[in-house]
Amino acid sequence: MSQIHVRAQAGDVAEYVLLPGDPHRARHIAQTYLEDATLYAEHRQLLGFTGTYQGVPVSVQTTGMGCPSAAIVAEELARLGAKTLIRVGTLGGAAPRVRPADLVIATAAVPNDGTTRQLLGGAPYAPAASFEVVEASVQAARAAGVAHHAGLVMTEDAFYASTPEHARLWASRGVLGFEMEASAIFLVAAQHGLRAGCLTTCSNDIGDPQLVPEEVLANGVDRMVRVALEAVVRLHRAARA
Ligand SMILES: O=P(O)(O)O[C@H]1O[C@H](CO)[C@@H](O)[C@H]1O
Ligand SMILES: O=c1cc[nH]c(=O)[nH]1
Repeated sequence: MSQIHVRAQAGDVAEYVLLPGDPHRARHIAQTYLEDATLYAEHRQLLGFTGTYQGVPVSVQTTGMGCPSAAIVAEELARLGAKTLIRVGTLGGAAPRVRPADLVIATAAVPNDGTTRQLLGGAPYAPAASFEVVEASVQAARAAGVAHHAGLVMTEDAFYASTPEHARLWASRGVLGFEMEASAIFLVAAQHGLRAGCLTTCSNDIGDPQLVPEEVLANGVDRMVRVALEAVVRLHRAARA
């Protein structure tokens, strides 16, 4: 049955879904990396494509920006039969060691957002990536020789509320960077018994409106996407072994 926002039918969405926030990134991934990619939905700029990567069926589905939109998309993907959700996003660096265009593999997300608060009724909870997805992502990055950081990120609602002072405070608590969707994706996936992960590329320092130069960021995003797709292949093979 078609969903209200992700206007796809049962069977349109693969078990493995990459989740960029940006619809242009979704189209780029589908056109550059997937074979026989077809567009299954484009309602509200939530572009969704399904194709194959090294023979493995993979979808790429836009989440839009922020947890409210990401939670809707994750919920509807679960209803459409998705089993593993992997965000492929950008993040603002908080820890000084996270440099422009670096790959950050999230192990968990501090939920500084209203969506998970509402979903949890205020109960304390630690939205976390699935161990297998983190493991496969780290292994894929190592195999490809892609330098990476693996650790905590923070998910927030108010992009322009964060300052370099917040970045320093949260970095002192182990947070590598801030983004806007991971906590909701981790929680909604857990509520449905799905696996989830989150890979991000550092697009700027928190509080700095200057983005990494376009070409440098595009290369970082492509590195991240290749790692995410190789992680999918590893997860697929492990499921069949
Ligand atoms: O590049 P994406 O995946 O959209 O991710 C980041 O970029 C947006 C903010 O500029 C937020 O969605 C944030 O999470
Ligand atoms: O949420 C985000 C994403 C990228 N850059 C930021 O500063 N914040």
